[in-house]
Amino acid sequence: MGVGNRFKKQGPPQPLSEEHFARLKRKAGLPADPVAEPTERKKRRTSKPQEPKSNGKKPATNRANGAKPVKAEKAEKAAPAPKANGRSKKSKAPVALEDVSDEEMDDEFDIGDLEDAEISEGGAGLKDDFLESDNEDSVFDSDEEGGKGRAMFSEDEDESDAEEKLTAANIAGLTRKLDAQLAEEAAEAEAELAEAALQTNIDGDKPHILQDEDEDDELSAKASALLAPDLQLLRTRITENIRVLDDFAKLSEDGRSRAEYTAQLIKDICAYYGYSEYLAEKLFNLFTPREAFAFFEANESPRPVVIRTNTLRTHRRDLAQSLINRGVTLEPVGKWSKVGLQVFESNVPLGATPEYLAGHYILQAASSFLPCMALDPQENERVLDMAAAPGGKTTYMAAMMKNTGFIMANDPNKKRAKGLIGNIHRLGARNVIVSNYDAREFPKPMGGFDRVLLDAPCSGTGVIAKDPSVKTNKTERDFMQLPHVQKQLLLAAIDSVNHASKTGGYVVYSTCSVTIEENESVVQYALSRRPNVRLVDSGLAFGKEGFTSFMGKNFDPSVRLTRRYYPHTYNVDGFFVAKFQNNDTTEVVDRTPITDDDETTGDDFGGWDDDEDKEYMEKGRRNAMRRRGMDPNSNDKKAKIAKKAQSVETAQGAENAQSAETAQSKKSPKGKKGKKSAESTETAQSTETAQIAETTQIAETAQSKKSPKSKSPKSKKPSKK
Ligand SMILES: C[S@@+](CC[C@H](N)C(=O)[O-])C[C@H]1O[C@@H](n2cnc3c(N)ncnc32)[C@H](O)[C@@H]1O
Repeated sequence: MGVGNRFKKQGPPQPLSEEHFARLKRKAGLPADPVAEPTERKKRRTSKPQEPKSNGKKPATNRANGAKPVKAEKAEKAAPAPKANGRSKKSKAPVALEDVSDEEMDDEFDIGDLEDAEISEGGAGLKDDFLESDNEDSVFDSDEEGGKGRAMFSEDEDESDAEEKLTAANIAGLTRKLDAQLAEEAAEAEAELAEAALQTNIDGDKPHILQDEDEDDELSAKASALLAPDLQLLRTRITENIRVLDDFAKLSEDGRSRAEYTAQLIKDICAYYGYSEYLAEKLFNLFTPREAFAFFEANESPRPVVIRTNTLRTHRRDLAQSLINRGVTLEPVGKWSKVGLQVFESNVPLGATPEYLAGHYILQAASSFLPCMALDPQENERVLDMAAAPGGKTTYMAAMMKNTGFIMANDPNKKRAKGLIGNIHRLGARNVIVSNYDAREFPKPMGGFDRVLLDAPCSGTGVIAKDPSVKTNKTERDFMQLPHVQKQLLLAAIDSVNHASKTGGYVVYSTCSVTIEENESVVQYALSRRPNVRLVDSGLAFGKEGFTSFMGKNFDPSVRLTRRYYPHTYNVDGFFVAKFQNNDTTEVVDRTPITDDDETTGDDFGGWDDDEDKEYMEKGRRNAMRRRGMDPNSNDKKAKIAKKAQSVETAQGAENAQSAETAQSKKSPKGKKGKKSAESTETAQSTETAQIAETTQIAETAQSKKSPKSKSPKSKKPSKK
């Protein structure tokens, strides 16, 4: 079936086999043809579920699983050549996207300019290096708990007879799907055979890819005459070129360099897939030539349609049952998510079902789940979603937090913010406040969050299948401007998190782009500018490691903790996720020695000015409070009340003290102090003092007698006794 994506799940990537459907049919009490089960599959089913393979390795194909349907396997043996089937795949959308409501399409699929850069997420089947389970797992979550025969919807649900009911209800749709799959595979096998036949003409020889100067090149001639290139010829040259680059020493022609072959390949990719040369080269450089080809191919076919169950309103099992009843063919997205459902076929518009209108689900690509899962917001926390519209992630986090705590969902684009508000209402998220700032202003409007999500505006190079305009409309300028904004936003995100949070202190940065400039470089910048944060494991079950070096540029080794997702490896949108923790628990202490003013002879800074210093300290205190999300004025009010109370006390104290003093001074005009005078003061207070001290004038006079120099108002201070 080549690099086909249609039936890959967004999780364990096994395609559905005939045997699988036969089993479902038997369960549903329908007649089923016996199907020879591949031996490897039998083995796998009895073996323990494997751990996810380490990321970074080239993921195994579905064939490696042994789960490939028999017919396709035969075809593959006959045609080992190029797997991809090019543009023919465009027609393979499992669900007609016209079914999706305009609003939802807007929400999830729009990629605009800098301000509008919509990073909608989509996703599909994950390859074998993620969660290995056999086909049964694609229907039943026989997962973590290890219970055999558990219902396919395992999330905190009762698991009674859900399996039977759902498989029976879904059987017709699944059978149709199988028929379509088989027909498709037959066609693909034929195409591959034809392609292989083409190749055998040159097999064994050194393929002639690069034209000599005096040679006529049909493709170049057509290109210069602005005629449509012969796509079949172009494709053959691409696959041959990749073959040469794979085994350059053996297959390259004499006197030709690798760079020449690569340049020709990029040129052909541009012509075949319609990319600007600038972008094609940028994307090509991320991979080996063969993998780059798979990436460009995958961008030609849509990712599977996925809906996310809104657990604030329903359970996944109940939602699935309702939609199946309406003629929707679906399956749980995979073991890695308890809320996703992959839709294969639908007789109804998914953006207009009663369940949709009641907020039981949202159309949300699988990759869009990942940043929320990485951030992992907890109940009762304070969370900031810095670039939130249209709210796919905000509402997911609200559900994860069970509508407790609070989420500040921010987006500066007012039009998009309306969509955000609409989704918040429809999905019943009650712990969300919407704001409208340029997020670079944070933490000024508010700070001190337990967790911050920055799903940054980006170029959208991961979602080309959704928005092919990216192929030509992104320029060098975009790849300078966008990273600049992304860096500013990430620093703002880090500064908005409360490092002392008892439960959190995390920031997740994500984009739906695969370029280094927008991902690893941004992360590296943040690490160098904010030494108080470090990268931590995202906790995501799958994904390739981030680059620690790229084209001569080295990044911090911890950047490998970031995760990359590609359409050709996991059948999800291209995506990037990085998780930071602000682990700065130590106060910043300025250890510069402070010397006495008098001793600093050359006091270039003019010594201390207590009043001025006070002003700065007050400013600092207010800023610190703001950063923690507290109202600096609240303390002012308290302070004022306390000050007032204190001054009242002080005044009273002063009055008493002065009266006492006055009395004393009358008794002992020389102002001698001592035990005796203290006693006499007490006595005096009760009698004469009360009358004498009634006028400040008298008190002052008395005091001036005692200390003639202190005639200033300060002399009203209580005298130290
Ligand atoms: C990838 S989209 C966000 C998608 C959203 N997180 C979701 O899951 O539905 C990026 C968002 O960034 C917003 N944006 C652009 N510039 C921004 C800025 N300076 N501050 C905050 N948000 C910005 C855009 O309006 C856009 O809605």
